[in-house]
Amino acid sequence: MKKPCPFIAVEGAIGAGKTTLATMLAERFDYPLLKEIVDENPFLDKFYQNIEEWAFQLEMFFLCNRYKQLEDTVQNYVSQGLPVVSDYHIYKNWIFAQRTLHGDKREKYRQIYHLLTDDLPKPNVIVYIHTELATLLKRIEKRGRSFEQDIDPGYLERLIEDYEMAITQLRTQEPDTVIITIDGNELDFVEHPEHFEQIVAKIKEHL
Ligand SMILES: Nc1ncnc2c1ncn2[C@@H]1O[C@H](COP(=O)(O)OP(=O)(O)OP(=O)(O)O)[C@@H](O)[C@H]1O
Ligand SMILES: Nc1nc(=O)c2ncn([C@H]3C[C@H](O)[C@@H](CO)O3)c2[nH]1
Repeated sequence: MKKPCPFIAVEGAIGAGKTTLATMLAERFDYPLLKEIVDENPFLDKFYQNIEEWAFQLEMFFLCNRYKQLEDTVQNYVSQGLPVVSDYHIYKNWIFAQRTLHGDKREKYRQIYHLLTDDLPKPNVIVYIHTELATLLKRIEKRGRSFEQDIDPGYLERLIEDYEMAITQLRTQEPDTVIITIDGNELDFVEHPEHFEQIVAKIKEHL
């Protein structure tokens, strides 16, 4: 059977190395790169200062932005049979929203999330970078975004668990999606070219 055209999403918790790896993969495979825009997000700074107060605005902002980006990606690449690599999967909206929203607001968000995303094509390959807390904290510090420097390690720890659960669920709910797990603590694709080659080889098995 003919394999579908690659629509690859790189996923993992905050600072796992998604953008870094997605950029390297796009270059290696010569695929267009779909990259999240962080600098123009007006709510992130406020959100990290007061999560309860700003969560709904922030989650809606991410959802609307990603919806627009995904719509464009489908139109420009996926529906034309062209490959693409992205530094996120739309499902991450729901992973974060379940962590940051509660009660009424979560339910409202859930309905809007499904309404917007259920009928959109999803990535057929997910490269999931699993990374432990200490590594994430180091990377966040190294990257040095001011608004992330006081991030609660407890929040990160819970997100790591949320991602683990979400990936397990996706494996059952979407058995046709290829999920490649990378050990982000052991495999350092930035410092060690041979680690990057291992990841490329794993992905190639599924293309
Ligand atoms: N394997 C690695 N080894 C060392 N440093 C890394 C590695 N991967 C990423 N980094 C560094 O860690 C920081 C975070 O990486 P990156 O921005 O790619 O993470 P991300 O998962 O896209 O983050 P976010 O969740 O905020 O979008 C950057 O400074 C990057 O250069
Ligand atoms: N709450 C929340 N919901 C999301 O969908 C989401 N996506 C990314 N982020 C945070 C992580 C980095 O700090 C920064 C850049 O990725 O933004 C999110 N935060």
